[in-house]
Amino acid sequence: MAAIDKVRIIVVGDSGVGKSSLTHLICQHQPISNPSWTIGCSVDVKLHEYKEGTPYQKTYFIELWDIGGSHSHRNTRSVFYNPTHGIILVHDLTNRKSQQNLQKWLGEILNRDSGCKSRYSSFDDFDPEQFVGSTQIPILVIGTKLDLVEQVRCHSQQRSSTIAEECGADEIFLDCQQIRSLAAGSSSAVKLSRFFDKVIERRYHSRDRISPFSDKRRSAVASLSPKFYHAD
Ligand SMILES: Nc1nc2c(ncn2[C@@H]2O[C@H](COP(=O)(O)OP(=O)(O)OP(=O)(O)O)[C@@H](O)[C@H]2O)c(=O)[nH]1
Ligand SMILES: [Mg+2]
Repeated sequence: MAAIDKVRIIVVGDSGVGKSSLTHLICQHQPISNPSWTIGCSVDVKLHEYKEGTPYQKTYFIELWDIGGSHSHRNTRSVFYNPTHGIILVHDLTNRKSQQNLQKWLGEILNRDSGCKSRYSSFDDFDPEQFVGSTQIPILVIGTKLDLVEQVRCHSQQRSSTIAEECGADEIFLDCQQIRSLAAGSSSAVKLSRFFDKVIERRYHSRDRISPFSDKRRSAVASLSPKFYHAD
C-alpha cells in the first residue's frame, strides 16, 4: 500500500484559550473533559479526504501540533515550528487580549529559525499581511468558548479589523465542549475542511509549492537542533 502523505499544521495561541480542547475535538470527534496544561507540544493526527467527492479525492494525514501557550516556553518552542504547512490561530472569545496576542504568535513563527534572539524586540508593530505575503502559509483563525459569550456575532461584526481580515483567513467561532460544533455539513466543519484542502494544495499540488525553508535555513536549523528537526 502506498504511504499516505502528510501535512503539519501548528495550533498556537495563549495558554488556556482551548487549543488542546479544539485539537481533541477535531481529531477524536469528542470533547475532552479536563485537559491539562500542555508542556512543550502534543501531536494529534487525523485522516482527511482532500477534495472529497471529486475525481481528485485523496487521503492525507493531518498532523496537528498543539503547542503549549505558556509564556515561559516562548524561547524554546520554536523547535516545533519547522516545517509548518498551515497555522491555526486560536483565541478565547471571552478574552480580547488573547485575540490581540495572535499577532505576536505570528511574529514568533516568522522568527522561528532565529531562536530566542528575535529579529523584532517587540511584535506590536508586526504586520500580519507581511507574514502572509512572505510565507504563503495558509492560516485559519478560531475563536473558542462561544458558549460563554452572548451576541458574539454582533460583537465581532462591529470590529473594524480582526487578524483574520488582515490575513485574509477564514474564521470559526465554536464551543470546544460540544461535538455538534463541528458536525458534518455545518459551516464550521466545511470551513475547517476547506482549510485542510488549502494546506494540502499548497504543500503538494501548487506550482509554487510551500518550501517551509530555503535550503540555507534548512541546513542551519538542522545543524542547530538535529534532534528536533523533522524532514519530510
Ligand atoms: N466553556 C468552554 N470552555 C472551554 C472551551 N474550550 C476550552 N475550554 C476550557 O478552557 C480550559 C483551557 O483549555 P485547554 O484546551 O487546556 O487550553 P490550551 O490552549 O490547550 O492551554 P495550554 O495547554 O496551557 O496552552 C479548560 O478548562 C477547557 O475545558 C469552550 O469552547 N467553552
Ligand atoms: Mg494545551
